[in-house]
Amino acid sequence: MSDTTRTVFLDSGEQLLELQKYQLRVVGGEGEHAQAHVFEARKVQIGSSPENDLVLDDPAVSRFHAVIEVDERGYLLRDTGSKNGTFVGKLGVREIYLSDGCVFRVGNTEVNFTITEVPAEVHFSNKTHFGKMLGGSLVMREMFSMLERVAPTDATVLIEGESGTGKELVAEALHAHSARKDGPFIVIDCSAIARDLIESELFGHIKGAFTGATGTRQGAFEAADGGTLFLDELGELDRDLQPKLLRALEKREIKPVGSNTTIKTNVRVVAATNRRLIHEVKEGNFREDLYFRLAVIKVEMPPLRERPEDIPVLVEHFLGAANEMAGRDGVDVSYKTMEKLKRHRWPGNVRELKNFVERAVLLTHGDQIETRFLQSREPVDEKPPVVLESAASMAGLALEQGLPFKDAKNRLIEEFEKSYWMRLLEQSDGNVSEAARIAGVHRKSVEYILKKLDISRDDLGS
Ligand SMILES: Nc1ncnc2c1ncn2[C@@H]1O[C@H](COP(=O)(O)OP(=O)(O)OP(=O)(O)O)[C@@H](O)[C@H]1O
Repeated sequence: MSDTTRTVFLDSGEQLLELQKYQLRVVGGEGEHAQAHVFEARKVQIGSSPENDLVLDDPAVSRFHAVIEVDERGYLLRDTGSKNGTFVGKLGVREIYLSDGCVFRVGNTEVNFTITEVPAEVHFSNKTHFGKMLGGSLVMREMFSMLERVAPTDATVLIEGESGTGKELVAEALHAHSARKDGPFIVIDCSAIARDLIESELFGHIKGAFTGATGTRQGAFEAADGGTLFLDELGELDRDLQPKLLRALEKREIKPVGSNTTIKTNVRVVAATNRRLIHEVKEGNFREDLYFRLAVIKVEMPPLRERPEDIPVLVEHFLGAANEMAGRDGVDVSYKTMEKLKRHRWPGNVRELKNFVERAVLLTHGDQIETRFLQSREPVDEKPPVVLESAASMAGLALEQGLPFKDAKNRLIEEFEKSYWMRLLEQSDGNVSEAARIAGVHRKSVEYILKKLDISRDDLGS
C-alpha cells in the first residue's frame, strides 16, 4: 500500500522497518501556529499534555489525543479516545492512513502532514526476551533491538517509565550483557535515602566528615568500580547534589564527603525515573546539563496497557513461577480469562500483573485463575472502621517518616497479612487445614504464606 515504508528481514533475523521522516506543522485553528516538527520515530504522540511528542496548546485537544504509528502499510493516524475527536475533512476518524500533504484536525487545531525525502530506519529484534524481560510486541522488540546494541557499550542510559514497567530489569539486563558483567551491579534508590545521607551514599566519606562519621566509608561509585551503578528514582535527587553527579559522570572522578582528594572511578551509570525528566528540567527541578549527560541513550518503557499482546506470555511465565512457589501443580488460565486480562488497564503495570497471578494461584480452589482476584477498585464502605483507622494512622506515620509510597503500602499490606493469619490460626487452634478452609485458600498456599511471613506455631497467642 505504501511506497514510503517497507519491512525488510535481515540475515541476522532482525526485522527492519524502512520509512521516510515526516513533518507535522500546525496550519490552522485556535492554537498558535507551531513550528514544523520532523519525526522519524515509529510512534508519535499528539496532545495537550507536555508529555506528548507534538504538544498542542488548544483547550479542545485532549491530554493524549492521537498517535501516528508507522508500519509497513504507511503512516497510521489513530485517535486515542479524545473528547472532541480527530477529523480529516468533515469526517471523524478513529484510524486512517495519512497521505503526503494531507491536513487533519485534532480539537480545533489543523495539522499538515508531509513526508520528507530523508530516509530513516527502525529495527526490531528477532528475540522476544532480553535478560529476564519478556515481550513479543513490536514496541518491546524495538526496545530489545536498541538494548542489544547499547548494552555492550559504556554509554550512560536513562530509563523512563511508569512504576512496575520493568525499569530495574532493563538496568540488570544492560549490566548482564556488557563486558562489565563480572563486575559489581550496585543499586541506589535516590528516593529511599535521607537527603543528608545521599551524598555520602554515592561518594563515600572520610572519618570525621560529619557527626557520626566515625570511620572512612566507601560510596556507591567506588563500590561499583569496574561494574554498573543503577541510580533508581533519579528524579528525586536533590538539586544541590546534581552538579556533583554531573562531575562524577564527566570527569569520572569523585570526591568523598570531607575529603580534598579526588578518586578516579570506572563506572557505567544507568539511571531510572518514573517522571518525565525533561519536565523537571522545564520546571527548574533538574539541571539541564545533567539531563543531557544522562540521556545519551534514553529508553522509554511502554505501559502494559499499550501492549496487551504481551500479556499472554507474561501470564504464562508468572503462572509457572507461582505454581512452583505455592506448591501447586498446573493452575492454568482459560481463554476467556486471558481475554479479560488483556482488556484490563493495569495501572501498576507488569508488577500488578505478576502480583495478581501469584494471588490468584494462591487463592483459587480450582485449576484455573479467575479475574475476581483482580484487586477491586470499588469503594469498600463496609470495612470495619478500625481497619480504616489503622490504615490512616499508618499513612500518617509513613508521611512523617518520609517513607516512599511503595514501601509504605507494602508495609501496610504485610502488617495486615501477618495479623490476619495469626488471628485466623489462633481461632483455628493452629490447624492449618481449618484455617485454609475458612480463608478460602488452598492448604499448601497457607503453608507458603506462613513461611513467607515468618509465622510459626510458636508465635500463636503471643
Ligand atoms: N517485561 C517483563 N518480563 C518479565 N517480568 C517483568 C517485566 N517487566 C517487569 N517485570 C517484573 O515486574 C516487577 C516490576 O519490575 P521492575 O521492578 O523492574 O519495575 P520498575 O519499573 O523498576 O518499577 P518501580 O518504578 O516501581 O521501581 C518485577 O517483579 C519484574 O521482574
